[in-house]
Amino acid sequence: MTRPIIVFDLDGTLVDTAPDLLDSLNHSLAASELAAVDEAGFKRYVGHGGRVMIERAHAAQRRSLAVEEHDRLLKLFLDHYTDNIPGKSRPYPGVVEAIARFEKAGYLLAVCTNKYEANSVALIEALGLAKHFSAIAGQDTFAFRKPDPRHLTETIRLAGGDPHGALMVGDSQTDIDTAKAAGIPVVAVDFGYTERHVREFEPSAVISHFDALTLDLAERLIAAAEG
Ligand SMILES: O=C(O)COP(=O)(O)O
Ligand SMILES: [Mg+2]
Repeated sequence: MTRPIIVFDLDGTLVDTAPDLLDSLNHSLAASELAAVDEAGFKRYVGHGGRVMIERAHAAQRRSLAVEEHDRLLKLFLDHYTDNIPGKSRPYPGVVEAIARFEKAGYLLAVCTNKYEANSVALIEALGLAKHFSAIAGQDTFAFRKPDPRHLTETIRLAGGDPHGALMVGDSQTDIDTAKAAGIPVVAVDFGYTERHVREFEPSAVISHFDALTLDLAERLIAAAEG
């Protein structure tokens, strides 16, 4: 039988990247004389990668953004972010223990994120966690990205898993919509980056700490999805 698999979102789920993403976003916005974004703004703009964050910050400040300027600011954002990895970013409490728990139980582990793949791999490597993941798929790994369910199902295939024995863990509506569209159960963490409470998006379960992501919960959700 194929090993069961848990696929994690990255920003706001496995790793608290907000301080660094916000620093890099504001670094790039300053180059086009936009006001700095605060934490509340960040939660509205994050979820679809750097390009969308820059676009949403401009729209919120009623500033137009030509393609060349967008490209220039994205490069500033990415260069600044890459140069500072891992910065202040750290795994959330209980992540390391949860990884060990599921690995010991024979689960495959993977990451499906709307960050760029190179930044995702660099961050996970810098935090010493890369060896645990059979696949790390970013927004540019395939020709589609979350909320397209194929981003999740192809990540599972890349890791050697089967969508029928899979669980997603995420922090946003995007993650929950993606998993539901793929027919995969989804646990939402309630400490990530979303303006509205994740419960409103009706995930299979909500947790407030990784200690609550037990083997029993994972097994139950996977079994229930298979009906
Ligand atoms: O960085 C983003 O915009 C989203 O990243 P995530 O998919 O890992 O939450
Ligand atoms: Mg996230």
